[in-house]
Amino acid sequence: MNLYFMINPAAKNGRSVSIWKQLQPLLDREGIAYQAYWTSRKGEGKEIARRIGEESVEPTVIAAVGGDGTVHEVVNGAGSFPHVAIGCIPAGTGNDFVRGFRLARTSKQALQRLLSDVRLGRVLSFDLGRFASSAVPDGVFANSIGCGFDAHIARMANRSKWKGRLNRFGLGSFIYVFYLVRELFRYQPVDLDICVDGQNYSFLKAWLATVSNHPYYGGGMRIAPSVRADDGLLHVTVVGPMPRWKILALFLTVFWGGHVRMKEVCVFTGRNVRIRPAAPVPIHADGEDAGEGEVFAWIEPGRLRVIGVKTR
Ligand SMILES: Nc1ncnc2c1ncn2[C@@H]1O[C@H](COP(=O)(O)OP(=O)(O)OP(=O)(O)O)[C@@H](O)[C@H]1O
Repeated sequence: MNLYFMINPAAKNGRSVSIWKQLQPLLDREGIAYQAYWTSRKGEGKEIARRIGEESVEPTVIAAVGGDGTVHEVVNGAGSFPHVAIGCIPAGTGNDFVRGFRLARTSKQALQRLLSDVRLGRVLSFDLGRFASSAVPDGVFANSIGCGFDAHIARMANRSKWKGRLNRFGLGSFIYVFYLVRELFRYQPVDLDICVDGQNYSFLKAWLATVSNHPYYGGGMRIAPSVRADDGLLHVTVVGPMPRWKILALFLTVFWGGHVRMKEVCVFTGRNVRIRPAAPVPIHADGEDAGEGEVFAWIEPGRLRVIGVKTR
């Protein structure tokens, strides 16, 4: 197998670089043949991954060294090529791909498992999410897409100049808490029409809707506790009209999946989903900004090939 690493030097506020520097000697000591690419800007990881997928004909592994944004780029570039398997060395702030696909949680273990699977040629098949929005006509997601309050907070935090500053002190997550509390009193929930496999559902003043391929998002929140990345289904979690104070309770219970018992939370399963908001609301795909407005999502069962998965 050809082995490539896609290193995002901006992930985890640059700590990804030191993580990679710890791993590199292990690779060299074992005489492993590999090629490492360093991204120089957002979007380049997708371009490089696509080029690798197009140019290689043999079984190929592309491992993201970063967080979910880096995995999102690699999967969007090369996730659909049948000869490419996607891996990840967790080196980001949010590592939901690693959680959802049962990869090792520490970088050294992840590398060891990746190399062992490369030697054995062991790759597992999972479902691949696809989506289309106004900003991204042909997108792919590994974890989840969604729209509403959560995407709004992510957008504000990512655009804030304070994120980088706080990240320097390892306090980047505080920016999300800050916007969560501030926007809780400002955000206006929006009416959503949701269609799942031809069935229509309408929500007045919904806070958010998330379409999940596996349980995790937002750095370990179990937004869709019962979905599996190989069950051929998407789970749609809708947070309907709810008092503002209760949203805070929801953000606490979501860490163990308890929110699905709230009467305002609805869960649907299906293969094709359309979300049509009455007013433009932000959309995220794997936590990355994906425009706003209407979004379509569907699943391609077994299409995503992943390497380094814990099987026991
Ligand atoms: N060289 C680069 N410079 C700046 N941004 C980059 C670069 N390469 C990739 N990116 C972008 O960096 C962002 C963050 O990457 P990633 O999610 O992997 O790390 P993270 O530490 O989990 O980040 P965050 O907490 O900001 O989501 C992604 O949007 C990705 O597209």
